[in-house]
Amino acid sequence: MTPAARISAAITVLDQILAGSPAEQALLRWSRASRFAGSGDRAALRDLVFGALRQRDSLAALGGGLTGRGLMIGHVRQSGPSLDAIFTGEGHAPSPLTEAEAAVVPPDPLPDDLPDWLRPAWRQALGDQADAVALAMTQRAPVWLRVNGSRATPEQAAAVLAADGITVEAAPQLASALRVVSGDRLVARSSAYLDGLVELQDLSPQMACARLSLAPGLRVLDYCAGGGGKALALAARQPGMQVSAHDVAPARMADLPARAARAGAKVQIQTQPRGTFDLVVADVPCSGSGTWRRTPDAKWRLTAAQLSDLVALQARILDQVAALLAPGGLLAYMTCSVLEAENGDQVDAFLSRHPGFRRIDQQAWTPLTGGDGFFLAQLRQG
Ligand SMILES: C[S@@+](CC[C@H](N)C(=O)[O-])C[C@H]1O[C@@H](n2cnc3c(N)ncnc32)[C@H](O)[C@@H]1O
Repeated sequence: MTPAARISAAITVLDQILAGSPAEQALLRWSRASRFAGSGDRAALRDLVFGALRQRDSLAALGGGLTGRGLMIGHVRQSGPSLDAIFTGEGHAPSPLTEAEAAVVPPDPLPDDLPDWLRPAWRQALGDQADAVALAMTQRAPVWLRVNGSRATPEQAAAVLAADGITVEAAPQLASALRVVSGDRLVARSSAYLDGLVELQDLSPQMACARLSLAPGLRVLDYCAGGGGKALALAARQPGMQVSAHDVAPARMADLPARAARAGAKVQIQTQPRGTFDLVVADVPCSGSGTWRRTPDAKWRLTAAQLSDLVALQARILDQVAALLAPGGLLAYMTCSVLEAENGDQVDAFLSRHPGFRRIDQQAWTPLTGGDGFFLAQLRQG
């Protein structure tokens, strides 16, 4: 496909997303209907669509309207080449600009690409970093790997990745983390990944897991395990523990046994957690506001009502897990959100309902430190 044909395809897909279709579904529908497109075209289209959603409001302002066409005019105005080279109307290219489109005068400054209703909470949570974090959310997220220390050192993992065409660099923040510099689309097929030397995991949750004190024999429960990212990260750090995983929707843990086998880790699935635990990780469902670089359509779909439902669900989950802790046990509350309602305020409310717990550590990360927005509070019972 020519660059102009890719822009035409992005206009079609973006119009579907703006009409309410989830981004992944709209991209899949386009791929199925466009058998002529190669993997390079599909990847380029994905980049165009996700890039436009990250900067939805500023590109709409640059392009003269919140439509697929407006967003792509904004994108070409921002990044080039020239509008005349793309909007030619020839072949599969989009039609030439109208007089009104050509005469657009964008506002200065451009919009900050935050939903209006959320801006006050964003500013309250992030203070003088609010603008910088909003800007960071308009950029593509790096791909991070976690080196499985029981299989390889970071240097060994980097060498095996290099043989598969993937270049990585060490993270200054954490010895076991590698940032993918090139070849990110090859990771899931690489031998380093298939042999369990590395796992895909963002830097911030890796840093959160690294803050937890572990010891052989510890009974650990990952209560909202999903694909098991936290359970696997902890099992890799301290192989002598008894690690269990639970999720209210057990189907979400379907990949966990295969991931654990790849990593050589032992994780027991518990559909109904029994007994008590020394460490319970509650990586609760949240707005995902820390990960909007990866899921930019979620930024525009979230509503105030959904956020308050999530806050209520998080509080219920915290109350459930409080009962699963052994005396003196540790509750590690995690979200991939930057919003106070889901983070510090949620923990304050928990502590006022459960005076037997005390906060021993609290840490928040934003894209300004390299990974996604993420939050950890460690709450000790007794
Ligand atoms: C943020 S995701 C977890 C991601 C996962 N820990 C990982 O690292 O890949 C939240 C998970 O919580 C689960 N969940 C939602 N409500 C729950 C509840 N009441 N009890 C346990 N798990 C719940 C969801 O099914 C979802 O898989």
